[in-house]
Amino acid sequence: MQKWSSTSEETAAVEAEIKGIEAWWQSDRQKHIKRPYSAKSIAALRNVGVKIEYPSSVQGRKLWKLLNEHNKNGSYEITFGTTEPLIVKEMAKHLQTVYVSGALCGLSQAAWPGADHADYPSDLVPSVVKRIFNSQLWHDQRQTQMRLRYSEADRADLECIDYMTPIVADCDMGFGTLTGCMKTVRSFVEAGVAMIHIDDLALGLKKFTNGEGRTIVPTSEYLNRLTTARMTFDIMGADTMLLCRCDSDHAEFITSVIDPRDHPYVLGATNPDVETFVEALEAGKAKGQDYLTVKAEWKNKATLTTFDDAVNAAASSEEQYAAYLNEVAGRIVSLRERRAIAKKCLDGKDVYFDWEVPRLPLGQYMWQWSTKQVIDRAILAAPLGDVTWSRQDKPNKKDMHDFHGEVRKVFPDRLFAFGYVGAYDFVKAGYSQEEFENFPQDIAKMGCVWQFKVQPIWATQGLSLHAKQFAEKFKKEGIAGYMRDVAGPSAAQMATDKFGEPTARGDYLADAFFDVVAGLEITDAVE
Ligand SMILES: C[C@](O)(C(=O)O)[C@H](CC(=O)O)C(=O)O
Repeated sequence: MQKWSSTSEETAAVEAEIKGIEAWWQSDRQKHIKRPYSAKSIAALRNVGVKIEYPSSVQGRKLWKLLNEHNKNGSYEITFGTTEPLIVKEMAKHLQTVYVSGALCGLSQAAWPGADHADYPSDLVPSVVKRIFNSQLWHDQRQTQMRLRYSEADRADLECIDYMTPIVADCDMGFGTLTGCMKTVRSFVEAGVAMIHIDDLALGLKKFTNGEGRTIVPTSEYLNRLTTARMTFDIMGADTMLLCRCDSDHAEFITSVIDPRDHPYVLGATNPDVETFVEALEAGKAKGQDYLTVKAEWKNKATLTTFDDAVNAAASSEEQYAAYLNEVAGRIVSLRERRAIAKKCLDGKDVYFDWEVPRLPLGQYMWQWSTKQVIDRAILAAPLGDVTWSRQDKPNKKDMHDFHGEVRKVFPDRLFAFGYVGAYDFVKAGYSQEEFENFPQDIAKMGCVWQFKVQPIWATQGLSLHAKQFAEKFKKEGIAGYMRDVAGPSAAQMATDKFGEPTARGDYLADAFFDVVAGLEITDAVE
């Protein structure tokens, strides 16, 4: 059977598809996004003539509206992570979103648990999203059924919860290859997610355990990941939101120096007599020294700096360095070109700088993070996504202010996320108790409209504490203690239907299915 009756019918269908995409990209939800490709290219990647509306689009638009309202009002949404649908149901009574964390999925949902290395199968987090989303649908459905057993007047006194809280989920580094990233993003959309975050961390090198900063990928690779996610949404016609997470804050390594935009921040040895870092590690190991000590000593010996700082040190006057800076300012200048400019400004002197010598056993280059670099990356990424987040290991007033302020100079209405990660100690970081308490409201004014709690993870700390306390008590007091302290208070706060049945179990939904099949009317039968 032929799909099209003629090629002209096919051409007309493709043209209509292109027009549809162009009109969609002008909608309020889409118009801030800048794509490096045309609607025509996307049409050519679509199932032309097969229109699927994904629930993820509905949830994406809902979240977009919610966050923009917060942005207008200077208010915010704050939430936390869980992988458990029954907890999401309770959260819906007070919170407007829910987070599905990769770290938590890796710890509690993977076949083999582990720390947060984003090393679990790529469909793990989407599968948790799917389970939560399905359960949201089910609770919404059973609530509809229960409510429609009452008259309109009686419904006014009944609990009526919006269970369809948009789900924000962790897409880590997009799971590697371009096609791998496309498949993962597609699984999230199919699962019903409202927003995913994608970061600039290096695949396979995510570690928080070794006392070092993280490894990031070149700017170009980060932008490719985000473009891949955007392209996948566009192919699917999905309004799913994209959160551009940037991990450059306090990063210590970068996988490659292929992108000249990164060159000003790569560290090189300026001591020509130093051995390579790998050689130093081997020698240190033979002497029984630990890795971090060897690294600190070697960095000192190598006099590691950025190329610009090496030029500054080699210049014989402030004027020479100023002339160099003047030539490299405000544009992308590769190391090769920087060397030539430096030589010219320093009267023919070569600046010794070697970024190969510091490379790690796994090949990474050493990296000098700075707020400016994080800002530069976030600004480049912003047009591909809907929300921006710079993941910070520690809260820092100046960085918070500079980062959000500078990004907003370029994108005045930018929406930001803020993750409470890394066991933040606000008081140690210089916040007064009052500033700490007002922190969520204060950063909302900078545009941080979606805030979420990750480390320490409530799902491990809070639930563990509760489970431990309950286990101890249950052993001591058994079912009598359970009835008194759990069943009793729980039943007292649980909504019930007019027959005294707890509404959340949804037995009436099952009954309703049977009744409808049996030809009974289920909306007014109990009036
Ligand atoms: C937000 C995060 O991606 C997560 O998986 O929850 C983690 C949290 C953490 O391990 O601190 C991250 O920040 O990478």
